[in-house]
Amino acid sequence: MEEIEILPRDAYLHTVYVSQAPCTIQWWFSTKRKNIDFGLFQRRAQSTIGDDISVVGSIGPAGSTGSTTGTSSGKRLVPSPGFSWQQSESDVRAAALPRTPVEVAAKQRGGQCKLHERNSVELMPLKHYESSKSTIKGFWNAVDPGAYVLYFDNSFSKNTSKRLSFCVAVKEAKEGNIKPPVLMSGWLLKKKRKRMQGWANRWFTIQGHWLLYSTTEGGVSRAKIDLVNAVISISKEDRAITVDSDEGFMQLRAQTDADFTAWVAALQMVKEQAVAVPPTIDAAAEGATLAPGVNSQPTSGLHRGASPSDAQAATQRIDMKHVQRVHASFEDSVEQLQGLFNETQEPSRSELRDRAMRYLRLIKDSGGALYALLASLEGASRPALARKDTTGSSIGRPSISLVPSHASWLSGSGSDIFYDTNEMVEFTPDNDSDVLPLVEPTALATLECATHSTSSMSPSANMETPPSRAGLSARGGDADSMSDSEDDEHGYFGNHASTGDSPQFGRMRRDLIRDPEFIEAFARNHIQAPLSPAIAATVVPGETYEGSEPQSLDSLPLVTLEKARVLLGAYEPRTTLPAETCEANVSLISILRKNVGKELSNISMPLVMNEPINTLQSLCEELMYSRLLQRADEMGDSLDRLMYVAAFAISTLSSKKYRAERKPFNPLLGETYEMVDSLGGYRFVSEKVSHHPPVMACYADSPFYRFWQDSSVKSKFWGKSMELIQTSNVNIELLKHADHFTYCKPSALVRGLISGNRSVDFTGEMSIVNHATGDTCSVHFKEAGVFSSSNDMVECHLRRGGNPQVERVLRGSWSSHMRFEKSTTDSDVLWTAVSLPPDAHRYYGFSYFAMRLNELIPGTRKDLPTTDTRFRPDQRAYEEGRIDDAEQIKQKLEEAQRARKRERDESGLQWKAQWFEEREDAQSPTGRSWQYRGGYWDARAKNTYPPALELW
Ligand SMILES: CC(C)CCC[C@@H](C)[C@H]1CC[C@H]2[C@@H]3CC=C4C[C@@H](O)CC[C@]4(C)[C@H]3CC[C@]12C
Repeated sequence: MEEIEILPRDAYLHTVYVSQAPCTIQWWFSTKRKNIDFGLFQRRAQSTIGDDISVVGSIGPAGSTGSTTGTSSGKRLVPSPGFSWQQSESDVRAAALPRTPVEVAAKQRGGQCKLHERNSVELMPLKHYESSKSTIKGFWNAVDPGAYVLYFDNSFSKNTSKRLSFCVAVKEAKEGNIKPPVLMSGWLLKKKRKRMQGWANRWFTIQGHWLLYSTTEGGVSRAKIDLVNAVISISKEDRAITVDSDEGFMQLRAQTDADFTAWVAALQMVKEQAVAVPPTIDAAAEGATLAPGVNSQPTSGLHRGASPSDAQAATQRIDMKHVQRVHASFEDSVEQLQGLFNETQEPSRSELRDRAMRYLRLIKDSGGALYALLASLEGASRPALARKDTTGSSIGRPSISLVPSHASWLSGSGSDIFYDTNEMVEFTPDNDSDVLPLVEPTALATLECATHSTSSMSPSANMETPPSRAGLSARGGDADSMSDSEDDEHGYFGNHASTGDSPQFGRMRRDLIRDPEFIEAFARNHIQAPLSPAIAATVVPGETYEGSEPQSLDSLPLVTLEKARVLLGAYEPRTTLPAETCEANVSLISILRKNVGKELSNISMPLVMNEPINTLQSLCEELMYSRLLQRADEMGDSLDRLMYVAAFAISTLSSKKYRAERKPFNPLLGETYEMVDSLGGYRFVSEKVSHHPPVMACYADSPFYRFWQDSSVKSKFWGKSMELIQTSNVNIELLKHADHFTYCKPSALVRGLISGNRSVDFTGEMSIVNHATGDTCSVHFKEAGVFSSSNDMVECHLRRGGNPQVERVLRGSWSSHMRFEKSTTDSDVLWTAVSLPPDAHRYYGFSYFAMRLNELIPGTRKDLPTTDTRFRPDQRAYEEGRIDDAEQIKQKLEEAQRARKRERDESGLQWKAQWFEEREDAQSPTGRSWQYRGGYWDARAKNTYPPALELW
């Protein structure tokens, strides 16, 4: 890595001489404090250093978003094992080009400075990059040999010099010319990722260390997987081969036993060769330079709220002493082994000895690389810890997991950490302006809820004075919003519910959405608007239910809601957790490796892998955007209702975005959880109804809808990823129209279990059906490509009644927003995710909503049954940061649970759930589902809970 100071009005040119083409030139750069322009040029003639120079391309205005010159491929390139550094390549010479007086003089001709050189060709025009915020990464596939100039331009700056750090690498484009030999090819069945779509026959080829497939023999490859880094699991009984790699996840099946054996043998061979021929990379030396977090700063990018490098650096603390000790003892043992092998003098064994030595060297190198990586991370984490996060949306990835090989950590660090020069257009904030104008996309969260609530808000409510005008444009700094509200004569909350969607209301709504202060206040529940106008109108006044007690309170959600509203009044829910995220210095590798192919629930995980809520509560978290259901119920057209239900179904997944690090607590059998959300206008109850397999059932109702599901999830570890497959339906009933919707939540693929960049991806198809009208909506989750992340893209196709024609299309992303595209120019935002609290990374990535889930509000203690999760002592201790206590209590509780099970087994008793029962259900994929038996809310109102087990 080089560091260079570029003076104001100056530029720095770095020339890379390519003698053997084709090849790929790769670069990474960042600047301290201010940003810089960057472009790529090629010198055609064999110009020598300091050659004559004349005008070519011009500098784009700062911040311009013009697309980059088309590269032969616009994809990101993850350093692969074949990757080699220019310094270690003999046939490629790269040298820093000293600035000649001619060039400097040229630069100094004021702001309109140009690259002067007759024989230069502009490959990538100069463009402004936010290089001080993150490391910019890019590449160019060079087809001709020659001199390539990386042009770092600071000539637009009048006073500020820039400190540039950069590195350049040249990678031979091996696959382009010499094709590695085909080891094996043939037909295999490949499981389609779309749910229940079965298996497709595909033509597979193993070429070198790559696995490729196509739909026809010799056809265009659909995917290319590097087998060296892939984890392959096999199952002989069903001839299944699972390939889990950084590039993709595939489940394959051979049609005959002979095929199966042949494929397994071929795969094994590739694996073995990969070990024998180590990847050509000087990882130990370069590791520190490339390691994430060394140069990168927190990103402020809208899409990429969290730069993993930053997040990691900010939250991980590596005990270097411990690392040193481990490394020393590791080296010690390797040396002893080497000595042992050296003593083997037998000539017949010499070949074996050589091989063993090669392996040992390889092991030692990886140890060194790992050590270098840890050291560099440690170095990077120190300053980062002190840095205050102001981006508001960046979320920590709290744990670090060690990674097993060069290859893994290289791809881990190469994939997500950097902004990409070649993909810059996608990430430039300006580009988002048409989608979500001023605030972070997530901040628009409660668009509907927020504005609904304000419409019913009395002028005397909490927020007496409207937020200042200045506040409106504070974050975005967009003049437009100012002028927009200029002619708003009605004052901030001048229009009440009755105005509905009048233009003024629309404007106010827009302004509110744009006002970060408003959004934050809303998210924190500082805005007092307990019930929507619709609820407010039908609310049962306090006396009614106290005076003449209705027969069954269970069927009257409003009563419970109103009671809670009165009881809690101005209670302010907490906005942080009692303790910050605990450290999790556990390496998952050892746990996971032993459990490939097993159920998640059967694997015992260290407590620190948990987040301080349990699965019963995370089911309730799915109701975070329940307003969408209320909205759906208000709609007259059935397709509108379906549309909002679809948006709701997708919104339930959004909270998983930054929560891939930890899993929820597993509740005890018989444990229950309730939530009376007077703000959201629903009540919710859930219970753990079966332990093996683990099943949680839940039921929520409101004056507008009913919502129930049982969460039975099958999970599998595949070595690098974990797959979670939902086996039951979610049910939603909209009361006004007697609609009944069902859908099955999509499968989740948790990737990066080992490399530490854990993420959740939803895959396949989800189909939402309204059984009352026959309307359907198919939701398609776009899978991430080989080089790109999918941006969590989702597309919905809505069809009316048995009509095969797609009538509506919704687009968006499951982690941030959904839109209904009415036409090419007009679209409605249906839902946007809330922006997370600014310190969310310190609190498990929780939203304000999630933080409330386990809050035990003193006044409600007596209303809760003893089985309520809020009383579970180990989870409470964990939440408060008393990890050791939590661990001890958890052991005790689980032992007691086992004892109860033994007792039941001995006396031949069956476990019976308290509030739910399993019934026949024609719509459920299994034919049965868990449904609410009723009675919980009655018992709660009268405080007559039936005697329950003492769980703790
Ligand atoms: C190895 C561990 C610690 C990694 C962290 C696991 C996290 C990311 C896992 C654990 C349990 C998982 C959830 C279990 C079940 C479902 C239902 C499914 O239809 C949608 C995904 C969803 C909601 C999963 C999302 C991811 C999840 C929250």
